[in-house]
Amino acid sequence: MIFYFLESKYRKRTEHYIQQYTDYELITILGEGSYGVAYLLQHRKTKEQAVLKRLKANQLKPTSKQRFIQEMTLLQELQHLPVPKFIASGFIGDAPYFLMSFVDGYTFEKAIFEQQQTYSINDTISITKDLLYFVQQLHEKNIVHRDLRIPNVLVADDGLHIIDFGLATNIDAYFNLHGVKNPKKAPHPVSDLYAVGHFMLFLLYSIYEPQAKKSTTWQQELQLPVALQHYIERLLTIKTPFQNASEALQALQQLRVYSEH
Ligand SMILES: Nc1ncnc2c1ncn2[C@@H]1O[C@H](COP(=O)(O)OP(=O)(O)OP(=O)(O)O)[C@@H](O)[C@H]1O
Repeated sequence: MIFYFLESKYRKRTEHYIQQYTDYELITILGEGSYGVAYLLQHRKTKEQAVLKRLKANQLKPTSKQRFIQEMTLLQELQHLPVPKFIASGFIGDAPYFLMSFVDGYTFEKAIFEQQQTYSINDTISITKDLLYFVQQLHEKNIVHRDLRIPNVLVADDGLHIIDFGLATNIDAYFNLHGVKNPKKAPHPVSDLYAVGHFMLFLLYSIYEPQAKKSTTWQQELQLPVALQHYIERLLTIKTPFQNASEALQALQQLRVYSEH
């Protein structure tokens, strides 16, 4: 309850801050997660849009602040990649924030669940190649994103953009994958490859028509060409995992699927 009041106080404070101390107008709240709030702003003169991301009031403990600052630092290190452009940072009261460019596009979550967009096998493969190309470059910088979910991958006119580096971290070269059942949070390349596997399944399920007979697994439901199923199983570590993103990308480039849904 106390955090509810604190957060509403921070909302007002943020609105006041934007009005008084920035060159932007507040347009709307774009999204709110468990740890941050993203505001859409518009520059008063240039009319360019930007996003202000602020740490939420219930997350003002040192560990969350540190994570937030790390997210911002990583974003600045990755400016050569298709990520939002870093503009500025500061504090609103005790809450750190940063300002970044607005990606004028839509997330895959929105495309699939709100716009009912469908993705064929070929579409999925082509989009995944772009995503893996990004992942490959990210891993070359020794960073894993660890949250490559459909709400964090956006499509704009100039291609894919990746947001939300809140869980990103440096790759731990000594991390032992042995015995790790769910590699989602591993500080290891396999974490992003695993997420790419799930990303592909979300796209492929967009063309799935539920059958009367109850199926149990995605393999049974989707009935994908064998090579593609095998490929996704490797991403999901059900079969021998790929060593790294380059190997996964190369394998996808060589993948031949003969049946098209
Ligand atoms: N630079 C941006 N351009 C366009 N939209 C953005 C941008 N940054 C954030 N958004 C939108 O705001 C939403 C929330 O942003 P973000 O995922 O960074 O916040 P979060 O608090 O970390 O959320 P979560 O806890 O759900 O991961 C995103 O899903 C996206 O729709």
